[in-house]
Amino acid sequence: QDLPRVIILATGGTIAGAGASADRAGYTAGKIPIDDLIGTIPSVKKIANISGEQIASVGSQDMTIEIWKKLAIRANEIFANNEADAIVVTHGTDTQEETAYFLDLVIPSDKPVVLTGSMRPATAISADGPKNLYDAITVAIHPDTKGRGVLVSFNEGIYDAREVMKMSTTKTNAFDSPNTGAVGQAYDGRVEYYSSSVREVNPPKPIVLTADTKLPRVDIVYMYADASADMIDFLVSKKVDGLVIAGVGNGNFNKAYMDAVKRAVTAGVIVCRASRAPSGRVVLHDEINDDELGTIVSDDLTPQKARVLLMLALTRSKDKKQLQEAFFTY
Ligand SMILES: NC(=O)C[C@H](N)C(=O)O
Repeated sequence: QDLPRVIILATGGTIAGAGASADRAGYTAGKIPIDDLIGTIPSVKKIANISGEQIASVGSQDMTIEIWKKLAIRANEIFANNEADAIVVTHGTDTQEETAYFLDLVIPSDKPVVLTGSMRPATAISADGPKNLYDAITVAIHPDTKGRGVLVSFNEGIYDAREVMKMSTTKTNAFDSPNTGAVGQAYDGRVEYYSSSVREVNPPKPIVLTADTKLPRVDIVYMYADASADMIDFLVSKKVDGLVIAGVGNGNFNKAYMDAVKRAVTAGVIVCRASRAPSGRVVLHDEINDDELGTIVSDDLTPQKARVLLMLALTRSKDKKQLQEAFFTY
């Protein structure tokens, strides 16, 4: 009776995937309801009081801002009403890092929120979902997990939401944090931490999210050798609020992009330089003079996470100094 209370918010993904064959061929993500997934790990009843809620049933390539809002609002409600001691989110792996970072930025509670998923569908040989789900629950109820912000628990690794990235398209050790490595390990029902998040996990959050919050439109443009800047001009014509450039190296781009970025900035679009390189930071005023160009930098956030932060920060301010500060804070 005194067991910790965990609510699982399920969104679909391969962990809930089903197919006709024993491998991945032709499976569909998000088919199996959360109560059935909980049924695959009966021994979890000895360590926690578990209940599941189906928030969505999608492959995470179809994750939407609306589902993010639904998840976050329900998580904040659960903690505000003291309905649970911790939350586990089951989620596809393709965009898991974006959802994890989004939740990290909008859930002010210091209670644990742990995401997990799987690489093999539930119907495959050696499906990794049940073990990942069990581990995520052990992470969520561990006393040392409190105050660490949102985490991803996967293949026995524990990763900070801000740092984690999907590194493999098909392998079961799909996640890592290229800049920092894992913060801990879950194994044999045990949880050990090696380190903490590099950023303060609970600074005042960039925004207070409500059902009415409308997130501005921010898109990502990829840079490559001899790229034309048509995509940038097209997106500016679509009246985007922000653009993240997945630049080369230290957030660099060619002359065509440089001219198009100038046009975008003149049109009032906030342009953030990030990098397609998986690790390292994009620093101000290196080969590109951000003051002259009117750009900001992502620091060490990947383009997909820089987009999440820019969307949230833009709801609060359009001031470039403040937006840049957000990238150095969160
Ligand atoms: N392994 C997975 O979960 C991949 C799947 N496409 C998803 O993200 O939902």
